[in-house]
Amino acid sequence: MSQASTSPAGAGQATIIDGKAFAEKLRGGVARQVDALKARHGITPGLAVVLVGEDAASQVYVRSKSKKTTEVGMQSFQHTLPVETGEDELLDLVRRLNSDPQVHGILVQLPLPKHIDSEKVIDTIDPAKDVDGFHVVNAGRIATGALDRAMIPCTPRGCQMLLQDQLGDMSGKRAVIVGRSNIVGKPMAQLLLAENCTVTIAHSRTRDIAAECRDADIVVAAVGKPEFVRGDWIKPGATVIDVGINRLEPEEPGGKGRLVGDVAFDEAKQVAGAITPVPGGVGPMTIAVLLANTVTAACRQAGVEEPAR
Ligand SMILES: NC(=O)C1=CN([C@@H]2O[C@H](COP(=O)(O)OP(=O)(O)OC[C@H]3O[C@@H](n4cnc5c(N)ncnc54)[C@H](OP(=O)(O)O)[C@@H]3O)[C@@H](O)[C@H]2O)C=CC1
Ligand SMILES: Nc1nc(=O)c2c([nH]1)NC[C@@H]1CN(c3ccc(C(=O)N[C@@H](CCC(=O)O)C(=O)O)cc3)C=[N+]21
Repeated sequence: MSQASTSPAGAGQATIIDGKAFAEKLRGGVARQVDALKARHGITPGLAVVLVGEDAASQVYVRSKSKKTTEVGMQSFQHTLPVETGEDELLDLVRRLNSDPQVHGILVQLPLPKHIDSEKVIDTIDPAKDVDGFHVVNAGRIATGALDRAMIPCTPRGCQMLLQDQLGDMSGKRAVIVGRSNIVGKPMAQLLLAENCTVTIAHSRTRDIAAECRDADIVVAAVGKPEFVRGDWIKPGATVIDVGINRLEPEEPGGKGRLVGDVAFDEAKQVAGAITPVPGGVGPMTIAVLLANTVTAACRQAGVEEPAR
């Protein structure tokens, strides 16, 4: 249990959950599964990542994904298209990737430029290759509890793994998720429901988010607002998972282009039982789960037994 965490430094100091170390272990396991697939079945899992435009942050993520993909022995196919690419052209590329036998997983980096309907793009991805788990078929499977046949969204799955490692059985615990996006908040709620938590989803119309959080044994912050969740919203001993990735402008106070989460970390760590840092928390887990999903997708497409998750 909790090998990937440092011990509490004393009263009032939370365990800092080491997502980076956990993700490294996970990628090690994926690398062994890739070796076995190659040796036993002659299959090399392949992941295609599609980026439209030149958003600096997206370029960094895409580069990091492609590096980690090859590190575990998988094939990486990167498609970078100019920002003015038309929707039809992108849909054509997705269809080609759908029918390419070397490609087992497809990720279209979001957000897409405004002139492209991202729902249409996601709907066009073969659900079997949808390693992001964003397609309605996969969302539907998760919502109906058919988790073993779904592709599970990487970030929520990474959060679930960190929580399982930290807490073990979560039955009956109160979980508050701040944020209701299709890519983080909603699937996170489904996974915590599957863990038998009592789940509350808070959002921009919630009346008193602080009060909702104060009742929670588990708080997952996925808001997209730097240090939105304050320390005095956290119940003493609660587990706090910070999904937020916000790069402060160099000219902001405490700025220097620093990366901060959606939780005021220095405040919350005085109260929480355990907390994920940013960077080094949920972010690296997202990429590790993406690689694991690609192996799962490759196994299903080849009709060979998939690794237990
Ligand atoms: N670590 C990782 O791997 C990943 C990190 N992220 C990060 O996670 C964060 C969330 O991402 P994502 O879910 O895509 O974001 P979205 O912008 O899609 O969703 C944000 C959610 O937060 C809610 N919200 C916004 N402002 C408030 C407010 N003032 N009070 C209460 N709720 C509010 C919104 O409510 P409403 O629906 O009412 O508008 C919405 O549901 C971002 O920082 C993103 O960068 C995202 C993906 C992966
Ligand atoms: N189709 C699609 N799928 C995604 O999964 C997806 C996406 N689009 N669009 C953008 C968001 C964001 N996201 C992150 C992944 C890794 C880190 C990560 O590794 N972060 C490091 C720090 C990286 C840094 O220094 O910038 C960390 O938190 O330690 C962060 C964010 C995936 N997303």
